[in-house]
Amino acid sequence: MTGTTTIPVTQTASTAPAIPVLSVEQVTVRFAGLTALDDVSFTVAPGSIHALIGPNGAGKSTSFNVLSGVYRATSGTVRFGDALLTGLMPHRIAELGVARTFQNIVLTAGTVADNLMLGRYTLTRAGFAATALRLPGAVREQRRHRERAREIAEFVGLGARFETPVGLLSYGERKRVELARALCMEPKLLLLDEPVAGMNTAERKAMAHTITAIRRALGISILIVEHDMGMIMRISDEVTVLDFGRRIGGGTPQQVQRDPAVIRAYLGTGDHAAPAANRTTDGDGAR
Ligand SMILES: Nc1ncnc2c1ncn2[C@@H]1O[C@H](COP(=O)(O)OP(=O)(O)OP(=O)(O)O)[C@@H](O)[C@H]1O
Repeated sequence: MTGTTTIPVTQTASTAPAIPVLSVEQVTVRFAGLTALDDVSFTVAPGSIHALIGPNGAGKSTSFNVLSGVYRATSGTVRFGDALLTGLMPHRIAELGVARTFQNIVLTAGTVADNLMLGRYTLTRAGFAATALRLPGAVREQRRHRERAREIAEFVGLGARFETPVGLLSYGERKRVELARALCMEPKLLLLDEPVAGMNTAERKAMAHTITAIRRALGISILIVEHDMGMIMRISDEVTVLDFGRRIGGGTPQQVQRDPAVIRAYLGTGDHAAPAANRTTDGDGAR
């Protein structure tokens, strides 16, 4: 991570688009005989960092898959401001300003720049033919997108790696490329799927710093699924807790850590301490 703390935004705060509320309303998802999500509701306030936590199999990934259009809800709705997301294809949801990172990185080809330019695709106006023929308008547009991609790379600490093939990057750096690719879509809502999974303590700390810096610089909403309880409790404004597909609790990090239902879900009994700030359900905590 570089010392940079703001992404030089191309829009000023006064012209930046308003960030809509995300409302998940009574969403149920069933797979043959199994209810992965059962009547789940929660809202993500504009500009907040909201965590979705729960033990393995609780329904966190299923929630992300519904929000990003990969799965269809059996019933219930997801709204992003006035837009109804349920039933939309993933690319339409992305166009509405919802970008997602993936838990398992699949980046292997191209340079960092190439991968970030993929993130600019939904924002590109010039058609395929104009770009392929290198018409002046298309060339100018590509140059603008590349400059913005470079700014974002610098913000996430990859400025020096912009022209490097992703295959040569460390695991932690590739996780950052994945984050930067999502940021290149200029999202209003960023869905982060286990952004520190597999990272060492230093990398986790740096990533937590980057996530809070993104919110500060862009004012966007961030919904994060992560097993690292230490990080979640430190950076989240609000936490929603799932267990066996149901919403069993929610509130500020302090509230959920004291909630007996949440303690039971994590520890199997209500008589123990709350999910400690350095506890994870998978992997180590970052302190
Ligand atoms: N495509 C699918 N087909 C059938 N069952 C599924 C499918 N996707 C998820 N499930 C089931 O739904 C339940 C919730 O899974 P999900 O992956 O959402 O949990 P999770 O909270 O993300 O767990 P983890 O922390 O282990 O990633 C699990 O029982 C899982 O096996």
